[in-house]
Amino acid sequence: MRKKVIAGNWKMNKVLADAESFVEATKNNVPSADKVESVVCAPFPYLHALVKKTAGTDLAVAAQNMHYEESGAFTGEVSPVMLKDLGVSYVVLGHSERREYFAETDETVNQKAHAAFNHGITPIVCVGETLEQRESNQTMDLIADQVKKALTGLSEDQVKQTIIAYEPIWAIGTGKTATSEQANEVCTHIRKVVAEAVSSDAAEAVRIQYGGSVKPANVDELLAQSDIDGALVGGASLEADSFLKLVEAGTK
Ligand SMILES: O=C[C@H](O)COP(=O)(O)O
Repeated sequence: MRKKVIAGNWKMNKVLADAESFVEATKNNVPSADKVESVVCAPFPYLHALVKKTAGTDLAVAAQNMHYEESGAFTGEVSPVMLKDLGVSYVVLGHSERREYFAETDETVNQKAHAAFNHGITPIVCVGETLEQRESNQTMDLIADQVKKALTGLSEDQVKQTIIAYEPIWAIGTGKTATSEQANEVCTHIRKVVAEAVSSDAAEAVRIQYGGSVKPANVDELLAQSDIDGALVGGASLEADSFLKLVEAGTK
């Protein structure tokens, strides 16, 4: 049985005081990390403070992006060495907003996945199709391509540790959740792609989250699906009460 991982992606929201009070309200109230991994994906400026505040608790901290180089002339970027130095444990890679607005590609996602593992950071690799792609029946081929490219060159053991987040772009921030059957169908497909590209053991171990308008009211049904091992949540992760309900759902 794969342990669920529930990650709240704050995106570009909150000022430091809000971020700190969220963490104060949740860090001692999330379930044990033995039962579910509870993660907040915070903006870069807050990572240092939040990692310090959550030390010794079951709440983990993630970055929302990083560069793949360790250091150098990359103005405005943050490296895996910096994240590791701060104690960040996860990093979101290839979120559709990064792909759409910041020219993230399957190739850079793959470079970043390697860089994350090289520095002991767990990657949460996002994949997903647009509404147009879904309506023209490209979803399965597109997702297979994104998954294979993101995982290229990783060892079987690294693939087992990777978290893949399936986020249909048409369901992000729109209030339109994929039905649990639609979400599971793609997550099952992702597992099959991993089995073919890597191994059946890797496919059995890899954790696949669903993301796109997840909220306390629909999380149970989504997490009850055979191939959904967690959720990557935007809007409904911004309030502590809602986040706590979501992580609690991950224990069932
Ligand atoms: O990273 C999270 C996703 O983009 C989902 O966002 P949402 O829950 O606001 O739809």
